[in-house]
Amino acid sequence: MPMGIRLGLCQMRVTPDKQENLRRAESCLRQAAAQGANLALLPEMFNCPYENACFPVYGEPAGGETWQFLSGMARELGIYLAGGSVPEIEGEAIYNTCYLFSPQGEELARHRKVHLFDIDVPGGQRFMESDTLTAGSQITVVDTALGKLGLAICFDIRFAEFFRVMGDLGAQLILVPAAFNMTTGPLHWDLAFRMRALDQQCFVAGCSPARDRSASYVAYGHSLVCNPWGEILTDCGEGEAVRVVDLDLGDLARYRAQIPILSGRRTDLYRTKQQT
Ligand SMILES: NC(=O)CCC(=O)C(=O)O
Repeated sequence: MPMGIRLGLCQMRVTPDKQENLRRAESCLRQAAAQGANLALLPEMFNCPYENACFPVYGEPAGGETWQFLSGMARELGIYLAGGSVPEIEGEAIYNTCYLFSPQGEELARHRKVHLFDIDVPGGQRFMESDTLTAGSQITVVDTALGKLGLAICFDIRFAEFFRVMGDLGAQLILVPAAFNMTTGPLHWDLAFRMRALDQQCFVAGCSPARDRSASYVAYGHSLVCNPWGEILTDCGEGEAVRVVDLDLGDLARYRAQIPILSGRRTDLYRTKQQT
């Protein structure tokens, strides 16, 4: 029987100073742990401004300073830690990577953003992650003492089939470090998270940097947790915030019994590739 989850969302401000970002992350993680969190989530690119020019400069290999920091925080606080995402350097490639650590500080999983954020909205947001980043090629669902956790990063949220496969692999809570922007955030952020939770009848949590209007890329904020009914359990608003939320994985069976979305699928007519 998995233990209950108390998830801490750390909506921190990300600055141009990497050391300052690590200090801010540490302060948020300590606050979450002091409120009883046994799992914490940091934002996308929490140690680095969200800019293509910064990814190669702030990037580190796995095992580098930020990896050590995350592992050490998980171990010291005795929590599971989804360490937002960071630019991970491997050989010539840079990935947008989320590490998941156990309460003993071991790396349990490493999700490299699968769908790179390349959008060009006239008069709105333009960003081409593929100018500097390489896409990951794995789907990440990991069994823990808390339950089965899936990992996705920001733009990954838009791909329903990707979440379907994580659902098929048994994900009960999907953790999404993210940084939507001021063009798409107001329209699509809540909608995308609520829909992915409803599609899979599981919990989905997103953690964004706090909004900083002076940044070159202005993150939308509004870190949130959605339940299998598609409801938003908490919304962190725009500013810096640390929120803890209790999640009952028993809700999955309850909601799945009430509305048989998963069991009612007509897989004789349509199927996702990795369906079991
Ligand atoms: N960092 C990202 O992947 C941003 C995704 C986003 O803003 C979107 O609209 O999708």
